[in-house]
Formats: sequence, C-alpha cells, structure tokens
Amino acid sequence: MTRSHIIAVDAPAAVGPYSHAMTAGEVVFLSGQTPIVPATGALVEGDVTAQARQVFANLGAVLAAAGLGFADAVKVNVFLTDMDDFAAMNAVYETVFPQPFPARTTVAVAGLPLGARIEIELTALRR
Ligand SMILES: C=C(N)C(=O)O
Repeated sequence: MTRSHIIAVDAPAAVGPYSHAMTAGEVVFLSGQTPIVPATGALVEGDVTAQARQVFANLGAVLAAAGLGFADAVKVNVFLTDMDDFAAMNAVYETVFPQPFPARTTVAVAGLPLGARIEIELTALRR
C-alpha cells in the first residue's frame, strides 16, 4: 500500500508536527483543522458559526490539494469545547456535505489548540 503526505498551500500552516493529510492507498486521512485564517495564522474573528465556516474552508483546501471534495468524506470527527455549540455547528455542517452524509462522531473536549471552539478531522476515500 502506498503512503504519502499532502501539504496544502491554501490551508493554514500546521501548528504542530503533523501533515495536513496522509494517504494510505485509496484512503486519505485529514488532520484536524481549527479555525485559523491561512493568511494571518490567527483564529478567525467571530462566534462558533464563523469558526465552523473557517474550519470547513481549511478542510476544503486540504481536500482540494488531495484532488478530493466533501462528497468523498466517509467519516468525520467533530470536537467542540462547548456542546451548546452543537446546533450552530450542525447548521454550517449540513451546508457543506452532500447527502448521504458521512458517518460522524461529535464530542466535547476540555480544550483545543490556540483556544479554538471547534476542530474537525475527516477521512476520505478516493473513488
Ligand atoms: C491542530 C491539530 N491537528 C493538532 O494540533 O493536532
């Protein structure tokens, strides 16, 4: 099975020792994206809705660098620092993924890098 890494020039630089994505055969594992604005390296201004939109913009940039799109996602993991943001996250989420929606898990966590309210990682499949 081939293994390679993906660096997306349109996504924020990694904030730690990880690749934007790794491929393993036909499966593409995207690292978690936080709401960092690529041009500034800072968190986007605004509420969790703005943060969710930025996260999806960043994930979209990584998917595009892999030659993929949100329709290719098979599993998504959503991390929130406050489960009260669940509905707002869903409202953005359902505009991004076509149906049938990928499998998904959402959990609340004690903290995220740079004080973000949301981080999302996903796994996609080359078809
Ligand atoms: C933002 C990340 N994906 C990380 O720190 O692992």
